[in-house]
Amino acid sequence: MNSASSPARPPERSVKLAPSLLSCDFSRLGEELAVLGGEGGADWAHVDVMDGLFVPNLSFGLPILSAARRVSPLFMDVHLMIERPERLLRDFAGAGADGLTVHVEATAHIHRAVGQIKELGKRAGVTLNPGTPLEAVRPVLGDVDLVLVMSVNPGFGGQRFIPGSLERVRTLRRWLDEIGSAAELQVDGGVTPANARALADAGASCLVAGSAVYGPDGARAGLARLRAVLGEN
Ligand SMILES: O=C(CO)[C@H](O)[C@H](O)COP(=O)(O)O
Ligand SMILES: [Co+2]
Repeated sequence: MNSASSPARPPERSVKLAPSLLSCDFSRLGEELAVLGGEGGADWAHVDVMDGLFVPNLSFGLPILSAARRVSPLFMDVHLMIERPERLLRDFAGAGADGLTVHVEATAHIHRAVGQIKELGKRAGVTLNPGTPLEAVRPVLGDVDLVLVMSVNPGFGGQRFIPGSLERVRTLRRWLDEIGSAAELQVDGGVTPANARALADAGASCLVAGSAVYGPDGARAGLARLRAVLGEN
């Protein structure tokens, strides 16, 4: 079992990178996905779905996910920032999601939502806002394939990382290790080369990054900068 003071994961274990398509050029979605799927590309594509209710912003939904699925074999990691996600899990699974992550604040029945995702044959993820106590996800830690620590208040790309998130990653790493869970521990929001190494050392196994990947020199360069600090060039 890892303690908070020792490195939470063996250094040789690689960290997945999941660029958030929210920051890509939607007019060139196919090309953007080809870059992510090519050499020096991404492990997963992170798909941010916002409903204008759970979060104060709208992004995109089923047609964009279907289009991405048609042109890319990448793992589609769908982050549902929507109220009562149970209503739409089947539709997102049908549109090509490989993993579906739901917010614990968005449903009164998190066990049921996680069970439904698994029944659909998809990887089930649970996430929580920065202001939600970690205890809210503890009852389902043994049931999920992924736990996502939101390190910004969800709804927008390009926000600053909330520093207290690092300790939340450490705690969740410890809890997952204590129950022998191999679930992915993902972090989303304000991830940059300045904090990626610390997040990996805290026990994160998958980093989502939007604005840090889609800089002026393109996604491949952004991914290379993150891999460099992770020692995985
Ligand atoms: O879920 C999200 C926002 O709610 C996005 O995945 C996240 O903001 C990524 O963008 P950035 O790396 O620029 O913060
Ligand atoms: Co996201």
